[in-house]
Formats: sequence, structure tokens, C-alpha cells
Amino acid sequence: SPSPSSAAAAEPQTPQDLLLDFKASLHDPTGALSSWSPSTPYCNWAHVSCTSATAAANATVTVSLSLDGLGLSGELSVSSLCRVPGLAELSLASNGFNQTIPLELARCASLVSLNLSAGAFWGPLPEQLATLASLVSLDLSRNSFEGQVPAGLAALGSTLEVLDLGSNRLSGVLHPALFGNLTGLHFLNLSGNQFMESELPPEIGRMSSLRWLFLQGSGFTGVIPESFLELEQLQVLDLSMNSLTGAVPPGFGLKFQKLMTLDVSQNGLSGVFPEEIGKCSMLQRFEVYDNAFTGELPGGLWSLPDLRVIRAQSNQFTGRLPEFSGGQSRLEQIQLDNNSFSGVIPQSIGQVRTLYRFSASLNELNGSLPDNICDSPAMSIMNLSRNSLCGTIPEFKSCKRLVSLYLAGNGFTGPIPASLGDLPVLTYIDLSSNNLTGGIPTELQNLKLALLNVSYNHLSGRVPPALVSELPAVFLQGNPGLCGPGLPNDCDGTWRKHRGLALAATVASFLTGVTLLAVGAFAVCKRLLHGGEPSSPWKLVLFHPVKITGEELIAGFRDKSVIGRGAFGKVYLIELQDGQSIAVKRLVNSGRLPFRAVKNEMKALAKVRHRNIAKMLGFCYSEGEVSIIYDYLQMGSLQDLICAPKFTMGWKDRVRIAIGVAQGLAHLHHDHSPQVLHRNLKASNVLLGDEFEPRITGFGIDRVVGEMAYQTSMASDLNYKCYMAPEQSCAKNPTHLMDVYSFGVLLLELVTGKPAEQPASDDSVDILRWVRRRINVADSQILDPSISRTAQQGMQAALELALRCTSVMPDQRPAMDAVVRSLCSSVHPQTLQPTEIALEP
Ligand SMILES: Nc1ncnc2c1ncn2[C@@H]1O[C@H](COP(=O)(O)OP(=O)(O)OP(=O)(O)O)[C@@H](O)[C@H]1O
Repeated sequence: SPSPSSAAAAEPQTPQDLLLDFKASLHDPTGALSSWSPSTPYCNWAHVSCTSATAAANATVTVSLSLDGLGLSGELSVSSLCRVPGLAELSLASNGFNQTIPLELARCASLVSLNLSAGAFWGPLPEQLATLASLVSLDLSRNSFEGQVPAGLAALGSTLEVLDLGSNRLSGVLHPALFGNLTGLHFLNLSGNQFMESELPPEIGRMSSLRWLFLQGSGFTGVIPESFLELEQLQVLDLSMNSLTGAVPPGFGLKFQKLMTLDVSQNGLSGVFPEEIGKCSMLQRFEVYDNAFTGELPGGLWSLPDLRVIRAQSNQFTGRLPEFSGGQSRLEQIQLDNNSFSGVIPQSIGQVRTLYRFSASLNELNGSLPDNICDSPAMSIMNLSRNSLCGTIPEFKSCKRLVSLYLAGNGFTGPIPASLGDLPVLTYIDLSSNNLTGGIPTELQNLKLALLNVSYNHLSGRVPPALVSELPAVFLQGNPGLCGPGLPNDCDGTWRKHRGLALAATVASFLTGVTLLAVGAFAVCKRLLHGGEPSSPWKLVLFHPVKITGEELIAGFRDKSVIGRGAFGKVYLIELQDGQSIAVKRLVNSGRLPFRAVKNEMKALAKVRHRNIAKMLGFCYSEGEVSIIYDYLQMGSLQDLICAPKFTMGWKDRVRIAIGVAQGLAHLHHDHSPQVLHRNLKASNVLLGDEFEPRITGFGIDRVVGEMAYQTSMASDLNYKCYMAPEQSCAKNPTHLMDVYSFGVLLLELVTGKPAEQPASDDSVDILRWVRRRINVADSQILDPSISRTAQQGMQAALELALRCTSVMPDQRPAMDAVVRSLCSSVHPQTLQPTEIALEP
């Protein structure tokens, strides 16, 4: 029987032991918890703090753990942690746990604050969290939680003050019962859950203590409930980026005496905005842009003492702009573009000393610019383009911070003020399409301009030399009186000659255009006559002996020879006269790179030689169209196998395929300099040779077609989105870790026996979501049931590896050489020998 000491070791009792047990479950690469040692009292450990309720020796101690941003990962084991007496605060925020919420957390009964934000957690939100009856603050934001917000969380009741579920992948409808009960909330954040399909629950309006309400970007539909009018404590209300419709309820704002920020922009709201908002004396930001509001902006708004920002662009607002209470106004930004405001620009605008952006383009403003328009020392962006303004442009002298000045598309007359040249940071000037006269002031040469568009005015005289050389001619055109080198009139009286030349050039370019059109039409006709074949000359480049000519290759592009098709084009099987078979991928969007560039890339790709990489035999090039020639592998692809009516391959063969693919990918990543990235790994790009030896194909296509064409083709391939790493859509550069992610998806296919994208039947989710939804329930439901139980251990290891490869955080994914090692160590060497496969018809 175990000795007392070993029993104690198995089941730690002191807070110290319990915390050390918890630490043991963490991976702590930077040693942030190295001070956690049995020799020091735990209250002195780093990131642990203790407070005692009374000074008495036996006082209850409350413990706080703040492990934010320590680079921790690992499989959290919280069962011992939850037994630490007095554990009141736990923060694991900004780490990389990549797992579901451990259900044992529900046992941390004394927790007052739980922060798991940005911890790379995923999976459903467990209802069990509702057992944390003392919880005041629950922050689960910025993770990948999925599914509905469990109605059971209502049991947290009125004790809960902060609930942050923002920036997750939560979906479905919000249960009204949830909010009916959480009456103590001060802070509610459901924003950034773009898959939510819910109306705004009126019950939220009954949370009378709410101060911060963030509901933006979460797919909310319907109207703003009237009950929201009662939220008297509100300081911030953000409903932007949803699909809300209808009018804002009358009286909105009447009770918002503490409101500082209101944002309802980017919805489908309409009607007149209620006047009462103009009485919210603490309002600082009023953002209503991109809606369909009509009528005037609430009059009281303009004189609110604290208002800094008005963003009302892209609505249908009408009316005149009011005078400002000059020196008292604290307005910093006024954006009114793309509305129907009319009347003149208020004289007092220059007195608003804090104003740095004033844009009201695309309106019906008229009259002239006030002389003092640039008196605000902060003014930096002014855009009044496309109005009906007239008169002369005043001297701009005081606004030394002006960066952009857009006055295009008005009726301004007179000269361009030379004083613009004295504004030290002025960089963008657009004065096009006005009636300006006189010359372009030489003072403008002092500026470091990125844009000077003065086209379509009545300017004349010599263009200052520095400006001619730096500006595209289009920004000067439409001013027949301007002259200078490179312009139709070079200022030397040779205008006529040039005009003659210009005319000749126009005629010549017209004729060239006609000729090109004719040639183009001829080429198209020729293509049509020849069954869609591109015209020669062919350039056939072979890296291995293949007995084929360009003509024979093109003749082989027949519909009946198509054996596969993907986003990048169709694959044709062509049988050569000597009995050899080749597979030719005819790229549909070849990016039209020049032959030399394509050849160089092809050569580099053809040099990649490995038993798990498909052999590239050569390529054919014609007018930018590229076809790649591969060895034909008669077993087809892994996808063909997995999608067969019954996929009954044993685990041994599956793991051999996985190892082969991993080895091929590791070769691309680690044995080439510069590194070769696949960028399109999926089951259809894993071909099978003799005895199911896998061969990776379709890699490096981005290098052949160019990034633009690659992106376009990838974007069109909705079927295989699930192979793409989540960061792919926003990352600047591709990385090998994106390939690792795709490999992880492929490994999941082998473990589950299911194709990556599931047809509509199986609740039409992709494989990763399918797996993640079940992972909390039981791993045995994930592993392919057709495989004998004896293989379970290996499959389980492969499942875990696949989940690591598909981690949402790229730096949590293993490199491919580590994947190879991991897969190889999970199998018996004998497994690597091929065995028979049973593929039922
Ligand atoms: N070299 C080959 N030998 C035998 N069959 C092939 C070969 N190349 C492709 N195939 C067949 O064609 C199918 C589709 O291949 P293709 O490369 O067009 O698919 P994809 O990867 O979906 O497309 P894309 O690379 O454009 O995204 C494969 O699943 C396979 O059945």
C-alpha cells in the first residue's frame, strides 16, 4: 500500500503543492514561473499575489494569479489549481493554449475574476462556467470560441458585472433569458462575432447598470429596441457594422446623460436622427456614417461642449451647416462627405482651434470659402471637392499643419495662392476641374508633393521645371495655356509643330489600335476555329525525355481527356505514341508572365527531386499561357481515394501516406534555399504511386503565374478554403507554417476518414470544425470507426499532432521536420512497409 508521503505526492494538499502541480501542466519556454519553488512561500512567487482579509494570523487569504502574456502553452490542468483555497482571480490572457476551456474550471468556486482573453482557446463555451457563483468578471474575448452563447450562463445572475465575449466565432441567436438575468452587468461586449444571426435582444435594455455596451460587427439585424432608451448609465454604445434597419427610436438620447461615445455607423438605419441626442452634454463622438439617414443633423449637436468627432458621411442628410460657437467648440473632426448638405460654409469654422479634419466633399455647398478657413492651427485635412463653391481660393497662411487640400470639382476662379508653397507639410493638392487662371506658382516647388492635380482649369504659362519632371502629365492636362518640356507646348513657340506631331501620333495610335483589334479578332477566330486552341508559336521546354511536340500536346487538350479540374485549370491525360502517359495541367489564369520569367521558375521547381514529390517533366508556353507536364500516376490522388464510395484503408497505410507527404513537404521547406513553399496542399494534390507511395504535386504554382493570378485563382476555389491557414487572408507574406496548417487538415482527413469539406449532409461544416465540435465530448467519436481499435493509440497521437498543426496561432505549429519525427515515432518500424489495401468499388 502507498506510504503516506507518496499518497500526499499523488494528491497535493497545500496551496504550494497545488500551484506547483498546476505549473507542471504548463509549458513555460521563457521560465517566467521559475520563482515558483517549494523553498519560497507561494505568496512571494512571481505573478502570484495574496491579500488577507484581516490582520489576524488565521485570516482568510485571497489569491490572485496573473499569468498574462507569459508565452505559456500546454495542456492546462486546473483540477489542482481550483483546490487552492481563496483563489479569487485567475488571468491566463494572451498566451497560446490552443485548446478548449478545461471543464474543471467550473470547480474554481471562489473565483471572482476569470480572464482567458486572447489565449488561443476554441470550441464551444461550456455552460458549466455558470457554476462559478461568485464571478464578477468573465473575460473570454479574442479567442476562437464557436457556437451559441449558452443560455445557462444566465445562472451567473446579478453578481456578474463584466461579460466580455468579443472577437470570437460565436454564432446563432442570443437567448433572451440570458440577459433577463444578468441584471448587474456594467460591461457587455459581444462585438466581432460575425457569425451571429440575431436581433438585438430587448432584454439588454433592462440592464439598468450598463455603462459600456459593445455590439458592433456581430451580424445583428432588425431595429434598435426601444428598451435601449432606458439605459441611463450608458457611457459607450457601439452598434456599428451590423445590419440594423429602421429608424432610431424617438427620444433616443433623452436619458443618456453620461453618454460619451455613440457609434451606429455602417448599418441600414434610416429616417431622421432624433433631436434628443443634441442634449447629451457629455457626448464626445457621434458616428452615424454609412446609413440612409435623412433630414437635418440634430441641431443641438454642434454646440455640445465636449463633442470632438462628427462622422456622418454617406447618408442623405440635408440642411445647412450651422455657425460654431467659435472658441468654445472642441471639435476635432467633421466628416460630412457624400450627403446633400447645402448653403455656405460657416464663417466661424476657422475659429474652431482644435479642428484638424474638415471634409464635406460631394455635397451641394455653395458660396465662397471664408477667408479664415485655415485659421485652425491644427487643420491638417481639408476636403471640399465636388460642391458648387466659387470665388477665389483664400490665402492659406496659418494652417501650418495642412497635409491635404482637396478642392476639385468646384467653380473656383482666380489664381492658385502662392502662399500654399509656405505650408511646410502640404503633400496632396487637388484643385482639378475648377476655373482657375494664371500660372502655377513657382513656390509650389518648395513642397514635397505626392499629388498636385491642377488639370482642367484655365492655367497658363510655364510650369515650374521641378514640377514638370515630378508630375504625371495627366495632372496638368486640360490647361491648353500651360507650357513646358514634355507638354504639347514646350514654351518655345513650337506648339504648332508639336500639335502636328500630336495629331500624327493620334492618327498613328488610332491606326495601331485598329490593326491590333483586327489581329486580336483574327487570333480569337483562329482559336474558335481550332476548338479553343491558343495560337502558336509554342515553346516546349522539357526537363526529362518525353516524346512529344507542342502541337501534339495542344491536340491532346480534348474534353474527353480531362481527368481532373481545379481552380488553376484542368488536368488532361495524354497518351504518347511510345506508350508513355503524361498528365498536363493547363493553367487557366497564367498571369501572362514573360517566357523567360516562367522558364526560370519552372527550372527551379523542376530541380526539386524527392520520392514524395511528383516529377515535373516540362512545360509548354504560348503567349503567356502555361501548361505543366507531369508524370501520370494511375492511382490518382488521395482525394479520389477518400471520396471513393467506401474508404476502408487501414491505419498502417494511412500513416505511411501521412509520413510520405510530411517528408515531401519537409524536403520543400528545409532542403532548398531559398525555401520552396507549396501554398496549395490538399488531398487532390497528393498523388499516389505504386503501393500508395504519396507524391506531392501542384506546388509553387504562385511562382509560375505570379502572385496576383495566384490570389485570384485561390479566391475562386471556395471548395478548399478549409485547407487555408486563418492568417493567410491577412498575412503580408506566405510562410511554411501555412503549409503546416494545410498538412494538419490533410492529417485530420486520414484520422477521421472524412473528406476535408463535407457535403451538405453532415451539417456541412469543414473537417476542422467538425473535429473541434466533438473534441470536448469524446475523441473516440472523431477517429474513423472503420479502423480496428488496436490502432487507436497511433490515431490518437496523429489526431493530437493534426490539432497542433492546425493551431490558430502559427508559432504554435511544429515545423515539418518535427512533424516527420513525431509521426515516425508514433509507429512501429514495420508499419512503414507497404501492405495490401482494400478499396471497395
Ligand atoms: N499527375 C497526375 N496523375 C494522375 N492523376 C492526376 C495527376 N494530376 C492530377 N490528377 C487528377 O486530377 C485531379 C485534380 O487535379 P488538380 O491538380 O486539377 O486538382 P486541384 O488540386 O483541385 O486543382 P488546383 O491545383 O488547380 O487547385 C486529381 O484529384 C487527380 O485525380
